[in-house]
Amino acid sequence: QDKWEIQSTELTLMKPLGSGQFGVVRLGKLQGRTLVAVKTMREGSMCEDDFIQEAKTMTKLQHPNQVQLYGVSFKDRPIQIVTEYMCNGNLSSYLRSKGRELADDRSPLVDMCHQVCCGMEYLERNKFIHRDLAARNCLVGEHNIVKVSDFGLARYVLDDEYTSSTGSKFPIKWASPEVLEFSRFSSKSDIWAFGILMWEVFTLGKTPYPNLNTTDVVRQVTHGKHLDRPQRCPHAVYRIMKQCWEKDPLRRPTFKEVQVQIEDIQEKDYCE
Ligand SMILES: Cn1cc(-c2ccnc(-n3ncc4cc(C(C)(C)C)cc(F)c4c3=O)c2CO)cc(Nc2ccncn2)c1=O
Repeated sequence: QDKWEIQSTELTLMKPLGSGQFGVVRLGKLQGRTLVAVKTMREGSMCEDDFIQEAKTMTKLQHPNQVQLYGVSFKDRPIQIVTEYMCNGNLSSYLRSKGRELADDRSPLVDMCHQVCCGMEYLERNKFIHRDLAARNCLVGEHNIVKVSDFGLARYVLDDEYTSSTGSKFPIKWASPEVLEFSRFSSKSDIWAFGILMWEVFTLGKTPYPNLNTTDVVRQVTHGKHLDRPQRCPHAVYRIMKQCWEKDPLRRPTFKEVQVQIEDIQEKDYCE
């Protein structure tokens, strides 16, 4: 039996961590030792067979800024997805609750963006598309460690409200023009979403395009109107966001290029 296949008998379930797209996620223990997060799939929420095929490849994606997929228990239903545990929950809630402490010296905010960028550069290098990058889909561990989570799972969601670009759960505010118009996902639509994530970080977890409804957001985005610079965001950082929001996907930077630009800002220990 491959390492990535986990027997349900190896899992001890503990407190719930919240409910995600596929059902309840709990804190758990693997072989009575390693703290893990366990997603117990809600019936009919996921295209399970397709996911199980892909899971083996996904366990091979390993990076310090990726939430590690340890394996899947699928011999008995419901299937359970077992991942690394991140003690401080999702980045969006973390920014809203702890953002004040981070905002005094802006370097923690730049550092969080850098960590997500490194995790995404690794995915880009492996030709893997996230499809739903946003602060809510990143997780925070100890010492402001940030990791990208649930990458690629969007392909297995069965809820049309989420998968259809006109559905009520579709992440419109993180979608690039070509995703809105043609559902064309790529690393170039991931870098667009990364620009939105940077805006979330520098607004300490605000929702993008505040008080705009879906139609207005689609109109703005397709007409090339961008989010304004957040007040605590340095101009050098805002210039990176605007590169990610180029209408033409080919004119957007790679995650590698953005990673280098962020590192340049960190080295110069930018001062406005
Ligand atoms: C690994 N992990 C997962 C979670 C956790 C809990 C509930 N829902 C989720 N989510 N959140 C989002 C999510 C999104 C998707 C898309 C396909 C991309 C739409 C698919 C999912 F399956 C999930 C999921 O399961 C997560 C994220 O997978 C929380 C953790 N930690 C804490 C710590 C303290 N308080 C709360 N959570 C943790 O360490």
